[in-house]
Amino acid sequence: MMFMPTLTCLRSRICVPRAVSSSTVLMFRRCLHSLETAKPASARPLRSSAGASTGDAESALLRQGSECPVSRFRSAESPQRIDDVVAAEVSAAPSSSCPMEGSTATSGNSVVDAIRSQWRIYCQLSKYKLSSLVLVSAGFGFFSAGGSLLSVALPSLILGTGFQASSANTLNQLLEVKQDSVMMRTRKRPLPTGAVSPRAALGYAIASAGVGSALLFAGTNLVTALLGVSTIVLYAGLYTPMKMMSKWNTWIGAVVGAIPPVMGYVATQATSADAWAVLSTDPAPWILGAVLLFWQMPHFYAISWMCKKDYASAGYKMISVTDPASTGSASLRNTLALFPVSFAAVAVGMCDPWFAATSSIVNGYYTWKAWSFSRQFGENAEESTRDQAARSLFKASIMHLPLLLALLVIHDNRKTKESAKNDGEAKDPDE
Ligand SMILES: CC(C)=CCC/C(C)=C/CC/C(C)=C/COP(=O)(O)OP(=O)(O)O
Repeated sequence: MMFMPTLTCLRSRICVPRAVSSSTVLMFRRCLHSLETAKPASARPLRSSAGASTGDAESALLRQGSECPVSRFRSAESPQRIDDVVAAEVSAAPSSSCPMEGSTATSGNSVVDAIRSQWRIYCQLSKYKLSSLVLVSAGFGFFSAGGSLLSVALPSLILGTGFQASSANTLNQLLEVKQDSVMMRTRKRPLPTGAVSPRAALGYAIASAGVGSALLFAGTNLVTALLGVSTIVLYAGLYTPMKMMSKWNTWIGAVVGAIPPVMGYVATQATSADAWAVLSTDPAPWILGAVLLFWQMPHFYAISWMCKKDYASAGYKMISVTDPASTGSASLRNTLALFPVSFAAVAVGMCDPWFAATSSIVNGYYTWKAWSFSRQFGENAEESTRDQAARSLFKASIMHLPLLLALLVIHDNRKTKESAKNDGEAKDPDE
């Protein structure tokens, strides 16, 4: 049975998700009520900031070269004690090494300052860095399917997907105000600080979803628009509440991140019938989606390890919190899955045979980093090397995706075949 999220407002006037079947409208109404009566977290003292949303957290992690929020484990532990160590970390006060998002407060009082401040608030609600990555992956799908730079579908895809992603990210923050207020990384987001009201954020989310879907429908096709709507539902309606329930949430999150390149791919089709035909006959969009899916898993697992204390303090059931000992092996399994996915790209004629070799080099490097991480859960592993291996896997993930996508472009067999065909026709038009 599928879980439908709803929110129960506790006596503490805080919304927490639980798994019952109920309407999403009811969920938001209850949440709005509780949030509006709750005291904003801005009243609490906040520390200095360095990032915003997952995207900002990632940049901050790279900059700092440090674990997300977590002080290092105190000493080497035997593998049997990993859970104990995490539990001990959870109970300890969070350290200041966690990347945090910037304040939305402004110092000036001019109209320009006010507009700038509002702009920043809505950028933060949209998680603009994460949304930009979503747009890049949708654009990649579009060009991979042979989409033209001059096509009207391209601006529709970019703007439509951007609005939909903004909507999904705002709904996610509306549902996580309590958790975001607790986590060092997210406590300065506009909703926890009270910089924006839940009602305004909800209005923004609904308007963005409407505008984005209309743009996609008008400029591309219905299938692309519906894929985007399903992504919003999956992210806000399933992934977000599942973070509080099960370590399997990461799979749903990875599916969410895998859909935008598929949207880009089918956005090249003028009609819904053609888009549907592409989805049901062409393996290429599925392969692109699978690349994104299996790339994200070790990426998120590494982040989950680096941020385990922050996640635990907010009550998130990330793998690093509920099943820490399997974080390494789960990362390794998913990097290994990238090999058959890459070979499939050759097998279906999407890429030339050299892609099997070149992709194996970059997939091999990513796998090696995941393997190194998984080895740190063995008998003689030390906490410091385990944390270091997680950071190293995270950095490898940042390098891996652009490299693999570049190789997909370099080895694109369909473009080579197409130009060979065009050359042949140009030489002998009567044939
Ligand atoms: C077309 C469309 C609607 C695209 C949306 C794509 C999208 C929102 C991808 C996000 C993927 C993801 C799991 C992010 C982490 O969220 P998180 O909640 O773990 O991050 P947080 O801790 O920073 O809040």
